[in-house]
Amino acid sequence: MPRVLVVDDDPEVQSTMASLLSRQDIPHHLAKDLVSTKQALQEDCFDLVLLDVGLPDGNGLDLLPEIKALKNAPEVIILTGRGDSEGAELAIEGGVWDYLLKPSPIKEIKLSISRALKYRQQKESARPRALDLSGVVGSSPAMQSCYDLLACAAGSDSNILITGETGVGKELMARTIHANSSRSGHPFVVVDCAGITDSLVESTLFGHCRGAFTGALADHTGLISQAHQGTLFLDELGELPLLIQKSLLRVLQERKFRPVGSSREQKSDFRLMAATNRDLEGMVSEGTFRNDLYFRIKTMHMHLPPLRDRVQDIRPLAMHFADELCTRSGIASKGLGADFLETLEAYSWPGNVRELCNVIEQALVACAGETNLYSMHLPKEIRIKVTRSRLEKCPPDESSHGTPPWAQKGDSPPMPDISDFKSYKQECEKKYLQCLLQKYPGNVPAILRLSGLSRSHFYTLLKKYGLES
Ligand SMILES: Nc1ncnc2c1ncn2[C@@H]1O[C@H](COP(=O)(O)OP(=O)(O)OP(=O)(O)O)[C@@H](O)[C@H]1O
Repeated sequence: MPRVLVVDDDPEVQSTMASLLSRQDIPHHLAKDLVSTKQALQEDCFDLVLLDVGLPDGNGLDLLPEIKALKNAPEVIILTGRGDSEGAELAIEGGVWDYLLKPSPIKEIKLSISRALKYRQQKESARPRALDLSGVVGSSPAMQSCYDLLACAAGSDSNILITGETGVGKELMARTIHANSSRSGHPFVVVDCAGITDSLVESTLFGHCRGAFTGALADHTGLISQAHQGTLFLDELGELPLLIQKSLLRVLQERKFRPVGSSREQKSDFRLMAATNRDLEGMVSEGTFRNDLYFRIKTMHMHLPPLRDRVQDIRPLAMHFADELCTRSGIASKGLGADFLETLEAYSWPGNVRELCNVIEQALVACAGETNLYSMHLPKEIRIKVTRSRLEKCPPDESSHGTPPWAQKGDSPPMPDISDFKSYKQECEKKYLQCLLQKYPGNVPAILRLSGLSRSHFYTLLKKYGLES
């Protein structure tokens, strides 16, 4: 939401401007002289300043250079009863948006304000930004489009709905938008819509006064109030009961609420984000989600694709989690074997990135003191599923099944010198393994399929002969 600072010493002008801005739901602050204006500019960020010229402690125009020197300087509209052409020229040279004379028709003031704010919004969204994507991994084309939208969302204050399957990174994305937005210095407040109970919903969201109900022993600040100037994130929005949707809609429309047991309404200036893995549009057609709430929340929409549709992100994510978990446990980083990464890439990840993170953690536990993670360290269910799907896609080659690799045409290695039986057997074993590795470089599942060796036996042999898969 844009923020406006009204600077005028005339109480009548202040109240007219306050009611004009309130009617448009624009948060504003009133100042009556140069001192209180300077203080407000130091403490808060504004998008527009409505500036009077004749103030009790000096000339409003003297503030212009200071305002324009501010980081992300607000637009300025001069609203003065002391119009003179020299002052107007000075103001325009100082970069003001408009110069209006009092009394100007309300319609004209309103139009000037809305044009200045629109210009401001366009300027904000056009500004190139260096995004801070720390902690977000993935550079697949699908994620690149999400980052483009993230940049737009970070530069605006519009409501945003983030959809996608469970564990795909919706909350992480919402936090990243917040961290890159102008509200980053203020709280990011999560409302878990699935966990909120009917009886406590009002108190959780709006807060309550001491004695409002049995057990209300002290005043309690609700989540909406906590999100003031920051972001309110409605997680699992699709789980919100219809009844609660209605009370929430009013808060979203008016940014006003009344704590339970209080006679006074309070305001909260928050940016709204919401996430769901449900099909809200379908729920609207079924009548289980309010149409008006859906449209209010979906001003911007980001859909995060499931992990199986961005296989290229699996490796960097796996490496990121392995490194992060090793650092957290104070152990040296592990190498990730080619077969390990191939199995990860071949799996369908119904639980998406969260499941991948958990699986890497399990693999680290399973590998104990070893320096590398191999497919054998992955949970059995995943290996079975991957093997099954590979077999379904590519049935074993019947023509070569059971035939030793060196016995196949053109593959014969030179015969080793005859020695004692044990050494001869070992020579053969080693050659056999070398043939397998040559035929299926890095493809351990194919080697196991052809050789009939168990994974542990295969790795024991590799170790014995100093070979690498
Ligand atoms: N691109 C990513 N890079 C790094 N970590 C990620 C990424 N996406 C998700 N994660 C991590 O995966 C886990 C799940 O992410 P998150 O909670 O944001 O998912 P979600 O879609 O909100 O899940 P749910 O639908 O269950 O609420 C978190 O630990 C998050 O940090």
